[in-house]
Amino acid sequence: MTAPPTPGRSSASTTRARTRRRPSRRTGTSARWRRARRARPRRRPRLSPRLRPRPRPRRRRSRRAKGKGPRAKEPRKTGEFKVCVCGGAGGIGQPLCLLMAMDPNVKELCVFDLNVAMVPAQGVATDLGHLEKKAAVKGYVMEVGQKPVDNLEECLTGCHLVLIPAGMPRKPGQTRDDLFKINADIAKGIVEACAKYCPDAMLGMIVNPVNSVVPAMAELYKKKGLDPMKIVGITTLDVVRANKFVVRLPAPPDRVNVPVIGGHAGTTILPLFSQDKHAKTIDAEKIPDLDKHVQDAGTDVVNAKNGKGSATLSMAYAGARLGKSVLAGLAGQRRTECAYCKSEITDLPYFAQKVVFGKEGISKVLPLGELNEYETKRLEEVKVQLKGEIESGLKYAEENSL
Ligand SMILES: NC(=O)c1ccc[n+]([C@@H]2O[C@H](COP(=O)([O-])OP(=O)(O)OC[C@H]3O[C@@H](n4cnc5c(N)ncnc54)[C@H](O)[C@@H]3O)[C@@H](O)[C@H]2O)c1
Ligand SMILES: O=C(O)C[C@H](O)C(=O)O
Repeated sequence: MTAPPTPGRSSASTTRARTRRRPSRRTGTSARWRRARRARPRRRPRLSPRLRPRPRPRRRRSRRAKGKGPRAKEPRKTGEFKVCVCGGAGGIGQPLCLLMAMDPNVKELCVFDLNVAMVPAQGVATDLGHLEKKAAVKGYVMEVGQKPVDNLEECLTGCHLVLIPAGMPRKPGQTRDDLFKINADIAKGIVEACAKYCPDAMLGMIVNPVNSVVPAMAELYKKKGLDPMKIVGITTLDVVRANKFVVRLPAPPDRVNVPVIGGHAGTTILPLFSQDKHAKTIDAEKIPDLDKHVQDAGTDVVNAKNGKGSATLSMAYAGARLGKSVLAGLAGQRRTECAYCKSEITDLPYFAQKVVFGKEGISKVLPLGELNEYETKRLEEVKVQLKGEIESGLKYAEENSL
């Protein structure tokens, strides 16, 4: 007789013996057999080849993990740009300076304002200078009545981007157009200094009325032999608002990107809801109200602030979005935004359109894309109002020079 299997011993023959010699119910199981059974390695049931688990594929190490490929190089280099915010101690200026000082592409930030600003520009600069960010922040103050061109050499020289919220905000009952004369003169003083000290910088005009101030300043630049495409009107707040207002859809706000074209006042603001994959699912009958909501949003803030100014915080957010896109472009990472500038995509010479920011500023103007029936009709309305507002700007440029 073969000896009962000994726990721990595992030759092929004993294993075979173990499986064969299971005592029958009748004879009962011996304690030794039970012990041996517990100790023996469990056999896996034989599976048909079809059901057998496939060997796990070896996980490929990415080029990055292997230390190869473009992404394995050092982290992307950030820009070393100089930025100035003119009107930097104002309602928009202060939060805009904060957001720009946090941009890793900013090496130097200049805060420029008048001596009558609600806070001295040096105070804003000292405050922001304590952020644990790379930007060095400096303040520049000018007395009311002085000329920026006589005072801003150090502030503007070497600037890559100048953001201009300097100017009067409107009060309830006023239109943006009502601000034209006073704000165009303020803008002209600053643009003249930019033409002299940083003619290659991109200029982002926030000051209202954007629809007229931008054509006026760009044509003055052209008259001076400079590139009018360096001057862009910041209409990003309209895009931000359109995105926010469609957010009731099941999509996070930063996944919505509604292009807004035309201009930045009343009916000239044309959101293209049909061009966003979430917004285009909205019922057609809801679009006119949504469109009007975006058009009137600035006035809603003016009324809600009840004579104490217009949008400042959301504008700073929007201005910084545009400003950061310009800097990203200059650093070689192209960004597409809507902006109001010289244009050839409609019969109007200035238009808020989709532009690509690259190493030289605006590197490309993109086509309008497909417009649905409602948007096509609205575009005609846009053109009527915008044409007149552009003409005011062109007239200003004819009557003035830098
Ligand atoms: N483009 C947009 O979407 C948009 C949105 C909101 C507001 N705005 C416009 O932005 C402008 C500023 O609005 P705000 O709420 O910041 O006004 P604000 O009065 O709070 O600030 C304006 C600042 O500009 C300064 N300033 C005036 N003249 C100057 C000059 N010659 N040089 C330097 N600084 C000068 C003032 O001292 C003040 O600090 C307004 O014209 C407003 O209509 C535009
Ligand atoms: O409405 C204004 O006067 C400010 C700005 O243009 C806005 O749209 O909020």
